[in-house]
Amino acid sequence: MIHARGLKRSFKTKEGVVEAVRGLDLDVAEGELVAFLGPNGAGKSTSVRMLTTLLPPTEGAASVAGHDVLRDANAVRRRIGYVGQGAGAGGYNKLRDELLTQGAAQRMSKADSARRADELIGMLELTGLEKRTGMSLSGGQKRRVDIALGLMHSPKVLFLDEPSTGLDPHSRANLWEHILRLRKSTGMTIFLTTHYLDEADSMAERVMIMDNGLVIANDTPERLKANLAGDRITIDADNSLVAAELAANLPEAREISRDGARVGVTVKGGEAVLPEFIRALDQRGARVLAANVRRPTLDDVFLGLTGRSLRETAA
Ligand SMILES: Nc1ncnc2c1ncn2[C@@H]1O[C@H](COP(=O)(O)OP(=O)(O)OP(=O)(O)O)[C@@H](O)[C@H]1O
Repeated sequence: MIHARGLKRSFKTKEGVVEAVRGLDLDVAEGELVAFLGPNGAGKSTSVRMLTTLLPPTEGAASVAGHDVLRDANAVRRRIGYVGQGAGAGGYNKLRDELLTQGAAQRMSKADSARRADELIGMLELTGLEKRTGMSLSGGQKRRVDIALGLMHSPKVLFLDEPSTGLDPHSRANLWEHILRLRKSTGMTIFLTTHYLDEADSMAERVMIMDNGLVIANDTPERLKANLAGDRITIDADNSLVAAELAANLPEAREISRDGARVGVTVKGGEAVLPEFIRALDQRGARVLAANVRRPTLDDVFLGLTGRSLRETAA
């Protein structure tokens, strides 16, 4: 549904040339929900703007819903919905009128527009707010109107650029429920950008981590965490020297640390390795006082890849 090869975009600025996207290869299948995760300035929005025909690439090629973004931009536009950062809703127009205007802009008939507007108002739980102006809505409601605006023409692919930025945690969770429900009922392909780790982790089937204009990892959140970060085992033992020695012998053990009675080690499949580790300690006569396995986060993945924390970078 979305394909890109060697997509690049640079900007000339007073300070010199900024290489915002330095070679993007991308394949998103129909019905997939894929997230671009990365710190500010990684090139996420620039990539999405190229895929949505808003910005011509400096180099490379891309097609969306079967049409080339450069040669066939209008055909792409008809088949996609795009909800940008800080998009549309928020003005003096009434919510339902806003949707009808969008329908007209998409050259839909009045009857089709009205039907679709009412359908989306129901789907996105905006019922009762039809006559409210954009500016009177809450942040979460505005974002849902933005999404409804992007969906008026029943696109095959929906691009969401940081859909939940600026929302409180409750509104974010609520927005996500709506997005997931929409996807379930329509089977739409959804491509989004985010710098919220938990959002990418729990919602996306596939996460592409972007940094400095390049995709540095591309897989399911589970596989990224298992392969690139690993589980962190910590153990308190009455003989931490023996514990550290045994930790080093665990399969694919790395990042072994010792601090007083506490020994830490990163392994794959921590839950299976921990009992093995405890048995080995037992056989050597070392007593385990406490044990813990911490599952990695996508931040651990980013840290492992770049040496920086995405959480700190985002903050
Ligand atoms: N029109 C422009 N002119 C000059 N530089 C630009 C322009 N648009 C983007 N950039 C630069 O390109 C780089 C990538 O920006 P982009 O907005 O794609 O990042 P992002 O990952 O979406 O970040 P954010 O999470 O902050 O939205 C940044 O260094 C940015 O300053």
